[in-house]
Amino acid sequence: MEHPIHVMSEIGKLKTVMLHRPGAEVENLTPDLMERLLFDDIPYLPIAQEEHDYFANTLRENGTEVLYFEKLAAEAIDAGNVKEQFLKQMLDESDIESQYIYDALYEYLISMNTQDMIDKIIAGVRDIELDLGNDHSLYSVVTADDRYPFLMDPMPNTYFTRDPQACMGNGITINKMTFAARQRESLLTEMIIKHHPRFANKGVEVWLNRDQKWHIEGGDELILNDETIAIGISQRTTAQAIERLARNLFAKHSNFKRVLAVKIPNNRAMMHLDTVFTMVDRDKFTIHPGIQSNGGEVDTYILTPGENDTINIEHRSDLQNILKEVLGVSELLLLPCGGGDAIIAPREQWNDGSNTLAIAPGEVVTYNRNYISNALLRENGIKVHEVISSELSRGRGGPRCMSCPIVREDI
Ligand SMILES: NC(=O)NCCC[C@H](N)C(=O)O
Repeated sequence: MEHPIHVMSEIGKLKTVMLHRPGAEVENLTPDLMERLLFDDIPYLPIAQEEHDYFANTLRENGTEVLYFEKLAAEAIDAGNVKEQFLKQMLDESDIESQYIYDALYEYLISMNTQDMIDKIIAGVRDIELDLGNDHSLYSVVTADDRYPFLMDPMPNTYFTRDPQACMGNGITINKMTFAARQRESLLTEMIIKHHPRFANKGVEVWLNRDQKWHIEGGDELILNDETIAIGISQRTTAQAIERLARNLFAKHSNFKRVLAVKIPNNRAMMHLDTVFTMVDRDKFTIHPGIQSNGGEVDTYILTPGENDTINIEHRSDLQNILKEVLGVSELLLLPCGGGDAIIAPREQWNDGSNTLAIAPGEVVTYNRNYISNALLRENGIKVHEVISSELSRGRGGPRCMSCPIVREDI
């Protein structure tokens, strides 16, 4: 049987990918909201959309089928006939101020066709869209002159489709995300997996679901090969979630035999493992020197199945040797972001110079602005497709963050 999800590596030829073209949600960012909504600046939407179309076309021109997250979600909800149930769950998770507003939002959104409803939920709902007056609650009367502008927050990070889920093997993790600003995104993933005809009842294993307790995000989940996953212990992913996932992968007899938990600094610039470390070829990775000690070490914990459902944990820090062993190669290159220069490396890493999307072994998509890192990749034999990046990069994510591979060819 052909599996609807098939990802056995980071670098196999990319056959199908899921993206989201940034939309009205990005124009609902204001300086007051940026920090909470995890942006550092406000992208200029028309240019961000042009850049995103350029990215999507680059993938298509190289033989990748491009699916859109919001479209799959709407199709899934219609196919499963779960519009009412979905909307209630979405409102339950949206921190709505009162039952009165909850009911008004329900009426407003349910009256739309499903695609418009999904697009509107992602865009956010402003108070001025619903004619509610001020006298429906004490809170509303008291805050009438200084009102929070949204009844339902926008979801401007939706174009980083890497994070709410991660396809691994023939299955997926549907992620419990870290910050409230992003947690609702994976509810759309859950709808897609449960109800979309492309995925529902097609043997897709859910390795980890969003109802579990511990945070994990797709930017931390790397598929090194058909036996090895690497996961960042990071600002967004906890050691507990990694152990839970490893136990599930081992217990469900997946093809994966080991999980490398790679500890990276806990800060915004390096929020996920893929902001500092990505695979570009069978024996080549990008790395931000900021995650290595002076001796090039990185704390890594190797999880393997033990006797009687236990788990073995081995602590090492010679990342380069570990990678050689698990990938079965005698030489392995770690290519430093910005060439390792004290100024260029952090500058290019900030704009995702290490965040490459491999579309085939030795072939990647990167942001054009990281020209020193791109030159280094080329010098080391990597084919680099540069995409335009002035506005998209303001959300702090690069080509890997903006893409969720669904199917890759085996290598
Ligand atoms: N995998 C990634 O590193 N994704 C980038 C996510 C950026 C987004 N503004 C966030 O803070 O979650």
